[in-house]
Amino acid sequence: MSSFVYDALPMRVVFGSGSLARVADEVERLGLQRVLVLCTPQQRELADQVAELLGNRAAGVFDQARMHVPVETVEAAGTVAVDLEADGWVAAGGGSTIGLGKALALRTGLPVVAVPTTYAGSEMTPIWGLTQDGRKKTGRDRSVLPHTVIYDPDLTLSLPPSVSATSGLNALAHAVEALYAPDVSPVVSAMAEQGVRDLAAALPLIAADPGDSAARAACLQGAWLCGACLGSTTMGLHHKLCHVLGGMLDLPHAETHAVVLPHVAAYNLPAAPSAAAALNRALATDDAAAALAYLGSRLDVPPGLRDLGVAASDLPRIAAEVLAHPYANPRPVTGPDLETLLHTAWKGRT
Ligand SMILES: NC(=O)C1=CN([C@@H]2O[C@H](COP(=O)(O)OP(=O)(O)OC[C@H]3O[C@@H](n4cnc5c(N)ncnc54)[C@H](O)[C@@H]3O)[C@@H](O)[C@H]2O)C=CC1
Ligand SMILES: O=C(O)/C=C\C(=O)CC(=O)O
Repeated sequence: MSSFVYDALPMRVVFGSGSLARVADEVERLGLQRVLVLCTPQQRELADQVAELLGNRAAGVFDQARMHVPVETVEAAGTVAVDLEADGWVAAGGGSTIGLGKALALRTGLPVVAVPTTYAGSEMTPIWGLTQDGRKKTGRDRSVLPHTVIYDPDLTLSLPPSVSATSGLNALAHAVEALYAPDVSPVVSAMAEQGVRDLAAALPLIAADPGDSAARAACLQGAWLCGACLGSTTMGLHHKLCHVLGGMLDLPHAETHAVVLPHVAAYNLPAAPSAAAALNRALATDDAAAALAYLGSRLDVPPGLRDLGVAASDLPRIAAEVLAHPYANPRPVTGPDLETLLHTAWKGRT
């Protein structure tokens, strides 16, 4: 590649076991006096720990973050923040909680400190999502990019093996699509290849022993790299399919990515030789799509879309919506091709 554009995203990263202890210093560094700590109901204990570490810089905890960022949740959190005179957000959790922080940043311009506890990678992207009246909108805006990200692998030790697996494959999908994106660059390719290598090696170790600290650190580092790839490139067919499946059928985000990824890879990689070569190196294979499918089976991810509750009769309207608003893709997507791909993903591995 002789000419390219790489738009670097400004980001401070604090990485390492025990780094959560630095949250107060990081908030102080940004000049914030009263931050609202965000979490899901399931991660209240973590949020309380963060608030305790923040001491008088914590305005309070809002514990109602939900997947796909419903607009009502953003409004409720915004009201609490105004009442408490909050001047920033600490989002402690997975993509749902960080997504709430980003939606609040978009509305208020107040900065986010992200403390990721899954491998979704949202903390590395300027992509926001918001769901209103059953429709999810997404967009890109630099104002939602967290100012600081604290990656503490200790916080991922509690992530169940099944969620670790699907979340890790969600991260891998960012790297796969970045490698054949129209705006890929050598910097992104290097990050993507290393991210895939880290995650593919460490995810099976976590499946065998969720308490493996070294594997947890490797996965979080891989997720960081893959998230950064997503943040710097245009998404393709895989992300489009997952957005439509998630939005129209309310499917779980990470599981949908995990099921669909090998099928889109098998479709796209023959048309994207340098992406295929990078993935083959990272996965130590000569057939990256098959290696991704095998990784999913080793990690016990659900075999097919039908296992996520999709009916065969749903597939035509999914295909129609994907074709109506296509994303950039290395291989042209025709109706019959898409129907075959969706049907294969629906049936899944047998
Ligand atoms: N804007 C972006 O760039 C991106 C956004 N996303 C968005 O993120 C959302 C999905 O995020 P995910 O991280 O997949 O799921 P999530 O944030 O919904 O977490 C799944 C569940 O696991 C729990 N959990 C999280 N970390 C845990 C831990 N360490 N231990 C125990 N439980 C834990 C959560 O409380 C939640 O109940 C979707 O809405 C998706 O659209 C995902 C990737 C990129
Ligand atoms: O699909 C993904 O993993 C990446 C981006 C999003 O999920 C954007 C969003 O809907 O928040």
